[in-house]
Amino acid sequence: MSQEARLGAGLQALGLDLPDAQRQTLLRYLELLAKWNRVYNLTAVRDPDEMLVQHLLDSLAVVGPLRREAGGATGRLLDVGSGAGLPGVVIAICCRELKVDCLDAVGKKAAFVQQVAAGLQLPNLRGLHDRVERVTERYDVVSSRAFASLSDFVAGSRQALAEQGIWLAMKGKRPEDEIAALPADVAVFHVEQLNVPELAAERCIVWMRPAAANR
Ligand SMILES: C[S@@+](CC[C@H](N)C(=O)[O-])C[C@H]1O[C@@H](n2cnc3c(N)ncnc32)[C@H](O)[C@@H]1O
Repeated sequence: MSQEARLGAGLQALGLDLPDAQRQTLLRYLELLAKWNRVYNLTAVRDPDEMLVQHLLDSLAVVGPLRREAGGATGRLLDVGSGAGLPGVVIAICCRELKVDCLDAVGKKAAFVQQVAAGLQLPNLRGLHDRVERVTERYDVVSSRAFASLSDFVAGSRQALAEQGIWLAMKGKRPEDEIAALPADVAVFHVEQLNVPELAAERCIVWMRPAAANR
């Protein structure tokens, strides 16, 4: 089956109705990732067919939940430790009303996301080169995938969360130990199981917010 057909089947399984232009943009992102990965070593996943599942479909699995939690997905999202833009670039392609900043401490990764934003004409996407602890702007949603423990993620990005903001942490199996280790002023308000098409592994989103906000 072609990548286009597999993407179509994956979107259907996820219940995501994306226009053809956005589907083509997702596939072009995958092409850029495969191309520049050979030069810049952006991700350990090298096979384009594996990239489709482990990067594209895996990231697409958060789009529906994000739209639901973030009021139609408007506002600003910071993707921490985004690497080659995962899941941030995929979110930016699917949610054009959301301004997405993909942050990484490694310059070549942030530069790649900048290149994607220009090449795929995504004015709502930026690649930022910095450490999360130094971010001073505020975001409605702060996300991460394969970045750090929940405790380190919230500790490092707390100052970047807007007053009513929420954290979205993509995880594999429900991380009971990490949830138990969270500080008392962080509330987990939902642990959401995900079914990633073609992926035989557990995935979930841990949704969190500052407990002090008392909402
Ligand atoms: C395992 S990679 C995950 C990349 C991507 N999110 C994904 O799922 O493919 C973790 C990334 O976090 C970045 N990183 C580590 N510490 C960081 C920090 N303090 N601030 C920003 N980025 C950081 C690393 O450079 C690396 O690209």
